Amino acid sequence: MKIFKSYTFEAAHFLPNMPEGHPCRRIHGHSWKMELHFDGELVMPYEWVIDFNEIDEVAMPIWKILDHNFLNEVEGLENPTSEVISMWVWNKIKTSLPALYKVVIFETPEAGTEYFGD
Ligand SMILES: Nc1nc2c(c(=O)[nH]1)N=C([C@H](O)[C@H](O)COP(=O)(O)OP(=O)(O)OP(=O)(O)O)CN2
Ligand SMILES: [Zn+2]
Repeated sequence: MKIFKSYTFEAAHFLPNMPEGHPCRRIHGHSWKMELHFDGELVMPYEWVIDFNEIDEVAMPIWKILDHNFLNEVEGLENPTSEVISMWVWNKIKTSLPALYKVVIFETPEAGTEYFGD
C-alpha cells in the first residue's frame, strides 16, 4: 500500500553554476511542492501504513527550514536544483521514516523531480 503527504513552501533561489545572463542565475522565487511517498503494509488494528501525523512530526521541521527562506543559504543547498533538493529531503527523512520510497519536488506546477534514493 502506498501513501503520501504533500507540503507547499515559498522560497527563493538561484543556480550559481549557470552562465552569466542565464535567467536561473538571477535570484527568483517559486511556490514549491514537496511530496513524501511511503510504501508499507497496513498496520493493525489501525489499518494504515503510517499515521499522517507521524509523517508531519518528521516533515514539519524540514518544511520550516525551506519555507520563506533563501535556499542557497541552507547547508547542503548551495546549488538548489530540484534534483539537489529532493536528495537533501530524502537524506533528512529516510532514517526517521524508513518506509519512505519516493520524494517528489515540484519547482513549478509543470516541472520537478522524483527521487527514489539511488
Ligand atoms: N533539471 C533541472 N532543470 C532546471 C532546474 C532544475 O532545478 N532542474 N531549474 C531551473 C530554474 O530554477 C527555473 O526557475 C525553473 O525551471 P523552468 O521549468 O524553466 O521554469 P520557468 O517558469 O522559467 O519555465 P517556463 O518555460 O516559463 O515554463 C531551470 N531548469
Ligand atoms: Zn528556479
